[in-house]
Amino acid sequence: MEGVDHLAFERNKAQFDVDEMKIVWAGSREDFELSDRISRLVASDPVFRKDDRAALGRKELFKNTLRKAAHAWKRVIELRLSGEFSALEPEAYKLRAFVDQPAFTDLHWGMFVPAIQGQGTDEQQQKWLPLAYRMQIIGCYAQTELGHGSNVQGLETTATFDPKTDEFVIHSPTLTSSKWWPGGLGKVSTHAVVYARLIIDGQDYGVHGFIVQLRSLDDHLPLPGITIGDIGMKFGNAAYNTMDNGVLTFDHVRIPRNQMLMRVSQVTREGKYVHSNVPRQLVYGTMVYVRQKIVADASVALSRAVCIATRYSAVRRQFGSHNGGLETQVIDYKTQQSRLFPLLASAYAFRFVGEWLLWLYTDVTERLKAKDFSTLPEAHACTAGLKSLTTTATADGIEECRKLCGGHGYLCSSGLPELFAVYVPACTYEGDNIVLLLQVARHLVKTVSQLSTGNKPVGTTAYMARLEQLLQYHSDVKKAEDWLKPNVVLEAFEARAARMCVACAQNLSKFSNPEEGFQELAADLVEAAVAHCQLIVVSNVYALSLLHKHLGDFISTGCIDPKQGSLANEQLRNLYSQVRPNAVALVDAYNYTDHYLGSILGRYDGNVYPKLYEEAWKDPLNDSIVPDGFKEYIQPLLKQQLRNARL
Ligand SMILES: CCCCCCC/C=C/C(=O)SCCNC(=O)CCNC(=O)[C@H](O)C(C)(C)COP(=O)(O)OP(=O)(O)OC[C@H]1O[C@@H](n2cnc3c(N)ncnc32)[C@H](O)[C@@H]1OP(=O)(O)O
Ligand SMILES: Cc1cc2nc3c(=O)[nH]c(=O)nc-3n(C[C@H](O)[C@H](O)[C@H](O)COP(=O)(O)OP(=O)(O)OC[C@H]3O[C@@H](n4cnc5c(N)ncnc54)[C@H](O)[C@@H]3O)c2cc1C
Repeated sequence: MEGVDHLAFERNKAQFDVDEMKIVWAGSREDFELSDRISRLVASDPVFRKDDRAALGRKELFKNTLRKAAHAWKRVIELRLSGEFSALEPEAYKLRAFVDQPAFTDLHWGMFVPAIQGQGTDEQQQKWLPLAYRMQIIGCYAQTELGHGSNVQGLETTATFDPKTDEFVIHSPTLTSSKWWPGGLGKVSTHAVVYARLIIDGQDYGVHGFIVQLRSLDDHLPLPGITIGDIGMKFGNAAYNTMDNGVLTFDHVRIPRNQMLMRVSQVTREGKYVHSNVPRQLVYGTMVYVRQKIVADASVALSRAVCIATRYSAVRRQFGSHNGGLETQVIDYKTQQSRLFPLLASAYAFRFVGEWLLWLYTDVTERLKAKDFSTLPEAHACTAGLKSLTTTATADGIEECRKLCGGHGYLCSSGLPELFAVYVPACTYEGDNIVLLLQVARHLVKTVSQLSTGNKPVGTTAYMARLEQLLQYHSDVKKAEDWLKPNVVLEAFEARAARMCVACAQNLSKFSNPEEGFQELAADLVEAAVAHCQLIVVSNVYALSLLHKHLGDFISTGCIDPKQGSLANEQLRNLYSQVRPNAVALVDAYNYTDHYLGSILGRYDGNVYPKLYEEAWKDPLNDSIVPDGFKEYIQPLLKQQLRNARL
């Protein structure tokens, strides 16, 4: 029935104020009001319709993306969301987010602009940013090559300085040096920040960023020496295929010298390489910025899936009916709760961790401005590690939510297949998750090895200063409720992470060649890095389900004994019972519109079955009662069977 709230009985059970929780989730009343206003604005605009996406072919899908991006830009200007710089402001960012369709604009605003802001000199920023802010040029981030992604130092594209003309010559010397993957490159971008090896007078100075114009601003044709196109269909139907990930090769393309991004290092008119007194890793700054953003976005993707699965689990009933009464809501099954509620908790946990990481990132940015580089390794390790942890958990969590919705979860109209297909590359892009965890492991091993030299660990590794105590630690939990004390949980996580790191460091010391040891022990190092990153999450929020999931680590490192493990499990069950009456209200607090959720199973009103039934008839296959191809392929078969039967 239209207009009836089928989940009202669930909402009435809530034991907290949902409106207050909406503000907690949004960050502040102001943020809540902004999100609420912009999400409704997008939902009510027919151009931003998205329920037809699954049935569109690639070309239609892509054109539809261009139309939405152009319309979004028009709305930004009409609604005065835009002044000179305001396409970067929260309103415009939210508008793009609620349109919910990956597009070239993500890379323009998310990487091209930040690369110039972070690595360009003041002069370069003054020249390029106003053009980019007004979208008079559209840019992408061209780093990855066909043969090289994770290993940035292995990139092959060259930028050779020509002192005669005061230019760089950008060239792709091999097939494997073709730029491959950059979003927005394939069909849209007029410019790119291209990462290439700087060569001066035959000497290789390593990878640097260059602003390169790719297409004519008049007719959009590639400039001379440039070959460019889309790399082809990706996983999922609509999903990330709205994005023109591209391939690009250069044949001796010339750019003026002042288009090398020169905040970190410079090339003078005479061809002299000057490196400012700053760490060379600042060239990687855009990746650090985007990894932090990806962590903030993980809670959004996971909460969408959890919202769909929670509402549907309250609507769906299976078994347990007596005397013709109602069957049991599947959300009341303990197994459903033990799979769903930790994901609900994780979505909230990632929301708060995202806030904390933004604080850390802002802090390091301020310090960098004051030439204090001391917290850069910590910022790199935290952004890399949390990017890895949250995207892996979110991708797995979305898939689990699909399974939690049974068969209907597999329908595109559930919203879950597309959400998964769009989200899962986050485990790979902006740094493969394993490669990033190995970076965290290097940071941890270094921290442990420096303890003996009296170096005091800081930031998220500060707990290592209490190494002696953590190596002696054994949990004193005696009853299930003890696991409710945040300090008890935190200490167990600290001891487990410290012991796993120390074990790795000790095993590494047995190798005469440290690099060989690092390769050999990589799997253990990754596990130690995960334990450390989980500790960061736990120190920001409370997370007993993680302890249950990784019980093996806690018992094998001697932090807790099996009895204490089963007490943790008992306490978890108690917590699930406490969450149960609040579950629907906890996902309502995300304040997502039905448009944004894009899911019949997750509808706010819970009116699932009539809408699923209605939706099925909209499928193009149902345009005709007898399918195309009947006469050619089905009828002859049937006739043949008839003939055979007569024989
Ligand atoms: C919101 C926007 C929308 C998002 C859409 C997303 C679209 C996707 C875009 C992309 O994917 S862009 C391409 C992203 N590519 C990557 O992420 C590549 C991953 N690889 C790397 O980042 C690096 O190559 C590496 C794996 C970190 C290794 O780098 P390198 O070989 O140079 O370093 P090492 O020798 O291992 O380490 C040297 C030293 O530098 C430190 N370090 C490494 N990275 C950073 C960093 N980003 N910041 C600060 N410091 C860094 C590293 O820890 C080592 O330190 P020491 O041990 O020497 O102290
Ligand atoms: C949807 C999407 C969008 C993207 N957008 C952009 C973009 O806009 N701009 C851009 O420049 N790039 C972009 N990329 C590229 C992306 O950044 C790279 O794909 C990513 O960094 C991973 O690198 P790779 O592909 O080289 O993986 P590889 O490094 O080849 O990984 C393959 C396997 O090897 C393993 N491996 C690699 N090195 C090690 C190691 N040292 N130790 C142990 N295991 C290892 C990995 O864990 C993985 O299992 C995009 C990619 C995708 C999928």
